[in-house]
Amino acid sequence: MNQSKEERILNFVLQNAVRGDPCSVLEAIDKYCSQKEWSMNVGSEKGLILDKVVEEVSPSVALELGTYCGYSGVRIARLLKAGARLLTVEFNPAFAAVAKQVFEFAGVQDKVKLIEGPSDEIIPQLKKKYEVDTVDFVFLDHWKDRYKPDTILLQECNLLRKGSVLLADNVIIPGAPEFLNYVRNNSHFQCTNYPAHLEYMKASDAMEKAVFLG
Ligand SMILES: Cc1ccc(Cc2cc(O)c(O)c(C(=O)NC/C=C/[C@H]3O[C@@H](n4cnc5c(N)ncnc54)[C@H](O)[C@@H]3O)c2)cc1
Ligand SMILES: [Mg+2]
Repeated sequence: MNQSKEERILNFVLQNAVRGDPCSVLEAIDKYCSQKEWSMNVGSEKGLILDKVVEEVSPSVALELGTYCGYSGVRIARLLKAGARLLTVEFNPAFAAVAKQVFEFAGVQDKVKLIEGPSDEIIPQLKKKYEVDTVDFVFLDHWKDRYKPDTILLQECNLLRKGSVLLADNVIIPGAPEFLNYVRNNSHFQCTNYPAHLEYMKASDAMEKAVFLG
């Protein structure tokens, strides 16, 4: 049975990165996906925007929707202060298995809780089952038509507090028009757009930051 693209990415990391060195893992994935096989990791250009926002927020509890191979999870976890944690949600078991190994190789597994399941099922469980009070930072990078419903669900579950920061990938390509409309025309959110490019490509993309005002 031949390997999946995600398994090829994992093998490239295992053979080319340095165990326990998160930056080398990010470099290996970016190298493989820019030179061998394109893949939907946030990438290094938008990754720097992600880094900046995570450092600004310095979250105690971060949430990621759409783990995929774990690239952005490593990006976020490597910047977390002592005692802070990242909860990352992935419903594809094959992708979750790859991400788990990527987190372990990068040495960030103690800061990351990978939760397998669909976001609409997991979000309502965060308070009781995962002992979350509120989330300080949310990275949205899953199916783009889930950005808006999950943002509403986070509010309904009282998981956002005054100052909670949402950062959404791909608001141009593939695009998340309903989400953009929702947060930009909602007095409870203060929005900022960060123009960039689609990972490993020349096409324009952007990230949107939406700060919850309570
Ligand atoms: C036309 C076209 C195609 C692709 C691109 C390029 C491009 C560039 C990008 O940066 C992209 O993020 C994407 C993109 O489609 N991302 C979707 C990412 C999903 C991951 O999240 C998982 N997941 C999806 N919904 C859920 C959910 N509810 N609960 C839990 N996990 C979920 C999936 O299992 C995947 O692990 C695409 C540009 C244009
Ligand atoms: Mg993306």
